[in-house]
Amino acid sequence: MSDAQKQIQEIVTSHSVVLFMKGVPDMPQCGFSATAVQILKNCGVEEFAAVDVLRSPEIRQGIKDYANWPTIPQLYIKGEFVGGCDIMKEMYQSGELQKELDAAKAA
Ligand SMILES: N[C@@H](CCC(=O)N[C@@H](CS)C(=O)NCC(=O)O)C(=O)O
Ligand code: FES
Repeated sequence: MSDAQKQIQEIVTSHSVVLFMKGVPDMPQCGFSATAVQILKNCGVEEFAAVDVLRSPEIRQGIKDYANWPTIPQLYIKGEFVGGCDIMKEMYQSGELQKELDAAKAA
């Protein structure tokens, strides 16, 4: 495993909710990342680990390889890749995301 892959594994397994995004939650640098942050907030998640991929080309590429998913944002719950912005939207609308986040919080 490369250093970036190890670093990513460490991040996603040591925080229950992790969002890889462009920019930071208070100032997203892309609409897709802004939407992802907004959805988490709508679900009542006040605190989550956010990783700004614009600060690291290695993480920006590494996260695409990690879950074999080509874009950012990427949401991880309990170390598991959940999806990007479109999947988060669908899961939010169906209530599935809230369920997973509540389960992660309770665990
Ligand atoms: N449809 C995508 C939208 C995200 C997306 O298209 N991201 C692009 C533009 S921000 C991306 O990450 N491109 C690769 C890169 O910038 O490294 C989703 O559901 O998350
Ligand atoms: S940075 Fe251009 S679409 Fe995300």
